[in-house]
Amino acid sequence: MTHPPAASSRSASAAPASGGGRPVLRLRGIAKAYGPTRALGGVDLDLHAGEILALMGANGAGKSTLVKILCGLVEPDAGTIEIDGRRLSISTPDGARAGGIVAVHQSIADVGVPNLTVAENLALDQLCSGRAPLVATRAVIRRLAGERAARIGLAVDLDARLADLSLAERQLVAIARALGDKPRVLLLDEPTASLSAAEAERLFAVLDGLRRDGVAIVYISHRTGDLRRLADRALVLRDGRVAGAFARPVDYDAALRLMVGHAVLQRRRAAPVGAAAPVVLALKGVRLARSAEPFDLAVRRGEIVAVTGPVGAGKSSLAGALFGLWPFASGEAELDGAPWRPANPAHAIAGGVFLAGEDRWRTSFFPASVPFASIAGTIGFPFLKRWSPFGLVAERRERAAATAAIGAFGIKARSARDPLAALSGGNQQKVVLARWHAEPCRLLLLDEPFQGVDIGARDDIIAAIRQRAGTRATLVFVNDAEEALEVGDRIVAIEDGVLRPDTAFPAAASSSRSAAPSDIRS
Ligand SMILES: Nc1ncnc2c1ncn2[C@@H]1O[C@H](COP(=O)(O)OP(=O)(O)OP(=O)(O)O)[C@@H](O)[C@H]1O
Repeated sequence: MTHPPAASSRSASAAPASGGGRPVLRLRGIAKAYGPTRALGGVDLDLHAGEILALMGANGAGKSTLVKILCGLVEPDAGTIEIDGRRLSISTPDGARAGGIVAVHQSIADVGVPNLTVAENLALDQLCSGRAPLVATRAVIRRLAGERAARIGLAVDLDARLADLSLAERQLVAIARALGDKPRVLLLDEPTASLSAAEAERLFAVLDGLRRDGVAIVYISHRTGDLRRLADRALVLRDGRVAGAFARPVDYDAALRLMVGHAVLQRRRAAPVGAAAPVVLALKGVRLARSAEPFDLAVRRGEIVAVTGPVGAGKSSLAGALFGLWPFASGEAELDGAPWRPANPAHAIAGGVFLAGEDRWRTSFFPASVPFASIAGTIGFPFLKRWSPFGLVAERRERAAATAAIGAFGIKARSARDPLAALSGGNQQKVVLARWHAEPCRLLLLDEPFQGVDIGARDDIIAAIRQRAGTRATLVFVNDAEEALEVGDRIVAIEDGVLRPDTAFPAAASSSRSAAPSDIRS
């Protein structure tokens, strides 16, 4: 494959522009293969105190594997790791932490202890390392947890069970827990994937502070806006190898071109849906919580409405109610003019309403307890009855649907039988979305569909959503305003459980990731 011309700031190594001094972290020749898949093919990297390195790469390029090696979750096949010039052999997360390396992982589903409280999770590392007072009373745990929570302004009930928090809240808890260790090297893998702009900005302020304190940070994100705001330089991985290094000021257009292999196109949106199109979904006097104000909403056939607002505003609550996970506190939904009160997700699916949930491990990869669930099995699971009334033909249909999805969504996998656990995070997310592409529906609900998908893949996903949009109504729930602008024909704000119809406006006729709020026509 040929690469685009190199940017002037690109060099063959990852040496920092500022040069000077011994790196805090030095990697040489890090390699890792999973069976026949080469995840990393010999990566070199130098990281200095007080700098933030953007680690970029398309889905499956090897970024998470590198992070997992550095924090002791995966053992490399070859290569050396040095901290402050000393060779480090990392075989466990405790070993990494002792060497001053901590990470916040992209897949946080299994991070933390779900049945413990937020406070207990936050204090866990100190309690286990013997750095806490001998008798850990509730008050001691709350104090230790309170210190960690305060560092990032975490506004979560410390007595809540971790399992009861939303994905975004658990992401914030994971970040607060990692930062509590005052690391030398901090690795962040998609830390803002489910955060709103305000929460992300709070995190960035904390990272600015850590940079001033000399912490070396590796930051992985598919949100280029985050990288522009934070990173001092960038390293692009491609197929497990360093494809280029960019010094400050980073030329992100060139870095993205190098990453996805072609220019990132400006997106063109479809013509607005006219008032003649029939209303598919009508919400009338709906309350998401008893104390909230009621609101109305109408979504027409062919329309893609992006619902955006901060974490906890009620987006997942609205999506779940329409999918039969729980009822509205009050009010009515109508689908194609008839009352819509699904008793459970199976009824919703049978009635032509599909949801891709925010937390893929909890809501989409079921049965999540099947560790080797394949791409085909995951895509076919909701349609088992429809596809195989006598239990015979499902496997063939599943495989055909999964093979089509692998092509349409560019899922990086060897076959439809690959287990989900062998896919990179972004590719797992594409499977979640591909599932709901396999059958026609009346109402499609997508909750944070772009988590962890690279910028090239996001184009493909938006194209796939648009391709079928004309036959159904679509609601996309996103924290990120730029993503709302990219995907929505119309944007509706949600705040404190209330959709604000008076703030509903058509999205701009065309937009790119750099679209500013002033681009929105009201
Ligand atoms: N446990 C595993 N078993 C088999 N293959 C794996 C496993 N984990 C990762 N891989 C493969 O290794 C390659 C690199 O994956 P990795 O998760 O490091 O990519 P990534 O750059 O972090 O992608 P993303 O942006 O989607 O998170 C991919 O081809 C992936 O399918």
